Amino acid sequence: MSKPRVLISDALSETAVAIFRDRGVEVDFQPALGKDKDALIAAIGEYDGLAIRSATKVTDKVIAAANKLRVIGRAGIGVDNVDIPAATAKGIIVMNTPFGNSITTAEHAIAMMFACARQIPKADASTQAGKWEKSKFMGVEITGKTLGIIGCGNIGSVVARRALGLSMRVVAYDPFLSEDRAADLGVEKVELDELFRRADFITLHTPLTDRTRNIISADAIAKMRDGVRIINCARGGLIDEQALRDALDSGKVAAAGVDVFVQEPAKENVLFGAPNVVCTPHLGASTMEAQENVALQVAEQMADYLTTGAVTNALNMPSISAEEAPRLTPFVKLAEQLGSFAGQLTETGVRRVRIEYEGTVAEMNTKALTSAALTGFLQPLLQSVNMVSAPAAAKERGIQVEETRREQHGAYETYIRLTVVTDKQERSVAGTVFADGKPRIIQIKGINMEAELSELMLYITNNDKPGFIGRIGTLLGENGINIARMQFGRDFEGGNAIALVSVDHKISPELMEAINRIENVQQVKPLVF
Ligand SMILES: NC(=O)C1=CN([C@@H]2O[C@H](COP(=O)(O)OP(=O)(O)OC[C@H]3O[C@@H](n4cnc5c(N)ncnc54)[C@H](O)[C@@H]3O)[C@@H](O)[C@H]2O)C=CC1
Ligand SMILES: O=C(O)C(=O)COP(=O)(O)O
Repeated sequence: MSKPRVLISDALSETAVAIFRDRGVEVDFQPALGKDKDALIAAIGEYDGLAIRSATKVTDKVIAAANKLRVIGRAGIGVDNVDIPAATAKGIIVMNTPFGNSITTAEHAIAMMFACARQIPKADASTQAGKWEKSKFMGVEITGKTLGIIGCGNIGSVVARRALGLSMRVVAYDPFLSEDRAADLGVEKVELDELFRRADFITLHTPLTDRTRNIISADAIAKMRDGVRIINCARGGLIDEQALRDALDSGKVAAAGVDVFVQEPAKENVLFGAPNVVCTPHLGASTMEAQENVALQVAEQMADYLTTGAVTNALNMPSISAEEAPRLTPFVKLAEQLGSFAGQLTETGVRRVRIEYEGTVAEMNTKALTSAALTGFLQPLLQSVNMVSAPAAAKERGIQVEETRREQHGAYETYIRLTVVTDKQERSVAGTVFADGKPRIIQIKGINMEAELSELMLYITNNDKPGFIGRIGTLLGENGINIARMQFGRDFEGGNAIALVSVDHKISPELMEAINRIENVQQVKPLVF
């Protein structure tokens, strides 16, 4: 098999290149390519993986051209430059490195706070210009001042600890911050308006979402203390830049430290030239240490996924650790085969798919297994669906997915049962993995039978009457179709029976009709695995 290929289209540390190569992944290091959207679209079709920072915009157009792509790895935290729904729909995993640059970014926010408190950049420029304007640059202390943190996750928490160490008071607004966590950190959890009312300094550490866009608006600024100082090392778009400019001009906001902008690269911006604004070009994560961390981590994660199927820190797929990947693989195959079996037999409107896990499999990563089962189930309907896109594709089609897990009850140490509920009926199929690692079907529609699935099969339901087996054998034989295996099951003598026939050749529609006409046959379907 040829090696997977990864494109690095952003300025990652070269550590990533070495790790990809060490792990058996081919890599093209083109750190400027991400800034040229047409060149990226032209190139992307060749690659299984794309490693990026914030300069590469992975739009729906890039994804549409990415015909081989399986993973996008963000060497950093924010993924607002990736169209995740488009990636998910195409079955591409999006992963990030959620901790590698948090300390570095928190330190930049603290540096910005000092820069704003003491006007360091301006004082530097004036001094080096030979002006010695000592009286012009009067600053403020930060000791005893109140810092308002908006978004108290990984980075916000590091900022909080540093600020407390600097003898500040810290209040935080974050709807997902628990009282316990706030108490552990030593911060006071408050509502947003209270934060605006009390804070001398405000620092932003939320992702950019529909809820956080323009969280610092003209209205918000009006609620703040006169002379407040605002720091944004999270994302452009959290602040209404024009409103901040007006407030800096009027003196309502005494200073602002801005690392991120609505439009990046920010070659022009309404904030440039405002009084007491300190700007940096999205440097939050730019330290030697952080860049080594994120490059190493993203390369390891992407290489693991491309070579072993292990999934870490994916935003659109449950994690599968490198340790569990080998144990999970036969069950992924089983779940996919059960899904495919049910999917090929389902013709009418599907309402619900129920997946039961019993015994040891119930303790495995059932989220991943459910994704595999849905993949198999949807594959007969949709051309390209995989474990990343299947849950979203099922949801889009209004298919409810139920998952239950329980300890071993019956004869099998472990099994998975998949039930499809359609407008007309319920049909279930169950299977297990034996010690040989091969998946087996153990029950269809409540009828016990043990069968391996092979590439070409016939699924036949019939009345349990003498003569059927002889007739089907003869008919297939007369038509030159070799039977590799044949398994039977029935509910009771003379009741409903099922036959699963593995054949070596494809069966023509005419022969299907002939089988259908055999006495006592209820239905026959070709299956492909
Ligand atoms: N300037 C730079 O170079 C860097 C910027 N960042 C940015 O920093 C931001 C935060 O990163 P992390 O702390 O790692 O993320 P995180 O996910 O650990 O924390 C984000 C916090 O924001 C909170 N939050 C979400 N919606 C909110 C809302 N409406 N109001 C208040 N809080 C809300 C969440 O509950 C969470 O606790 C991200 O946007 C990331 O892109 C990250 C690294 C470098
Ligand atoms: O990790 C993040 O969210 C960042 O914003 C860092 O961006 P960068 O990798 O420096 O382009």
